[in-house]
Order: sequence, then C-alpha cells, then structure tokens
Amino acid sequence: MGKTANSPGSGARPDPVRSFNRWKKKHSHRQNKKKQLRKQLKKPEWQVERESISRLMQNYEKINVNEITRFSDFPLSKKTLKGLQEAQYRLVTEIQKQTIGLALQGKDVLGAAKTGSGKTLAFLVPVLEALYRLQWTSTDGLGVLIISPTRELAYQTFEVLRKVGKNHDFSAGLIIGGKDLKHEAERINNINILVCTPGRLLQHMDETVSFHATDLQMLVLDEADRILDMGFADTMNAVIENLPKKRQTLLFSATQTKSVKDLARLSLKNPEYVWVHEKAKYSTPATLEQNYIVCELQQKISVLYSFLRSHLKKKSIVFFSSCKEVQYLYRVFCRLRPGVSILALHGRQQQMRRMEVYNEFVRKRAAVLFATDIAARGLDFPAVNWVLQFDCPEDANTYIHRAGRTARYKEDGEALLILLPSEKAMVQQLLQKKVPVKEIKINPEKLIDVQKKLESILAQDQDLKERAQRAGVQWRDLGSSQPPPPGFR
Ligand SMILES: Nc1ncnc2c1ncn2[C@@H]1O[C@H](COP(=O)(O)OP(=O)(O)OP(=O)(O)O)[C@@H](O)[C@H]1O
Repeated sequence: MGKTANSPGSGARPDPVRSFNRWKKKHSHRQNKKKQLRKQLKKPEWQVERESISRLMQNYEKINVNEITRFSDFPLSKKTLKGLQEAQYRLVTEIQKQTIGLALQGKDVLGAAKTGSGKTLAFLVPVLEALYRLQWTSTDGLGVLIISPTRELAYQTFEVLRKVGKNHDFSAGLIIGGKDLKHEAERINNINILVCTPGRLLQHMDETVSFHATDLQMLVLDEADRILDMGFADTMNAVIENLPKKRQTLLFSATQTKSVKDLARLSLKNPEYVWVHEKAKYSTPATLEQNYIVCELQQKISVLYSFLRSHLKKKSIVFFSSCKEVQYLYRVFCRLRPGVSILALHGRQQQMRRMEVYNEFVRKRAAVLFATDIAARGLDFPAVNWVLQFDCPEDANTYIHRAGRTARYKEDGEALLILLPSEKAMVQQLLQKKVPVKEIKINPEKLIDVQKKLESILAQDQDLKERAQRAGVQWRDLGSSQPPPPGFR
C-alpha cells in the first residue's frame, strides 16, 4: 500500500490546525474533570455517598445472573468490594451468583446449596449492602440480626463479617452466651449487625430492658433446619414475633426439612427459592469420597486407633454421639498415644476452652478433633482431609453436614462412616438422599487390636473406669448391666 501525504515517513509536517483542535479537546476534558472534582470536594461526604448509592441501586434491576462471574460484576459498594478483594474473594460461587442479586433487590430468599459452597458470603454481602444503602451509622442501632445454631458457627460468621466488612463503619457484635449477660447488655445497644445464637438472643429480648429491634432491616437464619432440630422452634417463633414485620429475611442451609418450610412460611414473604444443586446427581460435594465399614462394637476402638495410626500426617474430625463419650474417649486416646495430637470439642466445655480448641484446630496442619455434633454444621476448618463418623448419625442430614466438614470449596476430602451390623439401614437412607457411599472392608492385617492395652489402662485408672461407666460404654470385662448409650447400640 502506498504512503498517504500525512503518514509517518512521508516527510510532510503534521497539520497544525488538527493538532491544535486535538489539544483543545483534551485540555477542555481535563478542565471539566477538574471542575467536577472541585464540585465533588465541596459536597459533603454523605452526599457523594448518596449519589453513588443511587447509581448502584439503579443497576439492581439490570442484574443478569448469566453475566455474573465475579463479585465486581454485581453493583456493590467500593467498601464491600475492597473487603472482598483483600480477603482474596474474586470469583463468585454458584449460590452467591444466584442469590446476591435477588437479595440486593430486596427479596426474601430461601437458599440451599451443598456444604462448603459459599453460603456465608451469599448472605453477608447483602447484609453489608443493606446497611450501606441506608447510610446506617453506629447511632442507628440494630439493623441486621444473624442467627446461627451454635456458638462456634456464630463466631466464625462474625469473623468473616469482620474480614469482608472491615472498610464499612458499622459496628458488629457477637452474642453467644457463656459470658456475663450484664456485660453484653451494656454493649448490645451499640451494635448494628448482631450475630447470635437463638437462646441467648431471646434471653436479651426478655431481660435486657434497653434491647429493641424496632428498626431491624434484615433477619438472616443460617442453618435454619438445625436451629429447629435443636428444639428452638418456640424460641424462634418468639424471636420472630418480636421483630418488625417490614423487614427482609434470608434463610440458608445445605439441607432443608419440613420444619424449615414451616419456619419459612412464618418468617419469609413471597420468598425466592434458590436450590442450586437440586438437579445434581449427588447431594454431597463431587470432590468428597465416601465409604462405610461395618464392624462389631468391640472392634470400634481398635478400628479408630488403627485409622489414626495410619493417618498421622492428616487433619481429621471424628464425630461421636454424646459429650460424655467424647470426654471418655478423648482421655482413652490420650493414654493410647496414637502419635497425632488429639483435641476435643463438645458442649460441656467452658466457652473459653471451646474457643481455644476451635482456634487450635484451625491453626494445626495435622491433628484429630474428637467432637459432638456442635462441630457438624457450618464450621469451616481449613484443609480437613478426613471426617470419621464413629457413631451412626441421627439421620441422613446430620451425616451430610458432618461429612461436609471436608471437601470444602474446591478441595478434596474423604469421609468414613463406622456402622454396627444393626445400623446398616442408614446406608439406604443415605442412598435415598443421593449420598454415594460405598462399603469397604476392614483389612485384618492392618487392624491393630488395642483391647488388651485398653483393659490395662482402665484397670490402673479408676477415674477413667468410672468415666467409661458414666459414658455407659459396655465393655465385655466391665460387666456393666447398663443399656448401651446411643452410638453403642
Ligand atoms: N467466592 C469465593 N471464592 C473463594 N473462596 C470462597 C468463596 N466463597 C466461599 N469461599 C470459601 O469456601 C469455603 C466454604 O464457604 P462457606 O463456609 O460459606 O460454605 P457453606 O456453604 O456455608 O458451607 P456449610 O453448608 O458447611 O455451612 C470457605 O473457606 C470460604 O472462605
């Protein structure tokens, strides 16, 4: 192609009129920007914020789920986006993609998705945005209530809230019991976002004169089915009666039961029902490998010991059915010394100890946590390789939540369920709930029999022997006439 008159290398000088016009355009653009900035600077901060809020809100109706892959694709405040980015959250998960937009639009949402799929941020992001939109300040009182079934889950949610909401100015508080009610009562009035357990909340509603929720904007029920299973149905009804009718409600869980539908009827208005894995082949994460073994009662402790011996470098959680059993077997295993550090978490511990154990297990790379079902729901311990269910769970939903403490977000994990011959019916329940469990056999060559060792430990340790009896464990040689406790049926 030949050169044109003004093309580089043609030797001709650039047209001075065109150059001047170009400069003039750029100059006036710069001046305009400066003028705008000066104008903005003159405006009070709240007004600048109000304008950016109204721009965000105009975009709410335009949210197209199919075009969302990142948090920044949602019309979110800079403060929330910065918090998310600083915590390394950029791409959205499916439940976040499908529910955040609906919640921003002010709809009530009933969200269900597999364990470890990111439900916490699916409600925390709308929580932050709801108060940001209203330019809520610490003097405005309680704006959002988040109810969790257990203290540990409430604590964990509170920590995530602090992390992603750190650029906002609202105050957040954790009210979970185990602390002085008076001390909590003094602080409760200055809290904008309250994360709490149901019993403690009701106690404040009843006893703390200054506590009121008249301006509440949003209610979040996390793991709602568990809140109800734990016998809090009446408490929840009483709490909901104390809340203003005009509010937004979000309800999340990995499993839904009929009682949740009852609660939803009571607390949600024309909810959007989002069940992202409804059509999935399995109800548990695809990266979770699940097996079960059937063994005799007398073999159980040897099976657990052998398992721990062959997984010394792993992080595992072992679920038991009662606090007494955890207390007893924790002591037994500390004496048996399998070679990996063992921690215990159950509801009979002091609150401080519960928190210490929780944080210690979060930090450890290899360890075993003996726990009751207080650790079954929602807890997000990093990098757990194995979940063992030493006792048959109450039902398939409990199984799903326990096993879901591993294989979270995009990680792998393995789950092993130990069943007595009389408990084999659980397998059918699990298969019906779309849980793919396979039977594996105990390898007799790998089984280390610790029965003799256990007998000698018990013979030397009267306290432990009494604990065994209290736990109702029927050992052949203890000759106990008590009926076996749950889990040793
Ligand atoms: N968008 C995201 N990007 C990266 N990691 C994420 C994202 N969302 C959540 N996660 C991480 O995934 C893990 C599981 O999230 P979360 O605890 O919210 O799951 P969940 O669905 O509530 O699980 P459960 O049903 O067991 O309560 C957490 O470690 C969290 O930090």
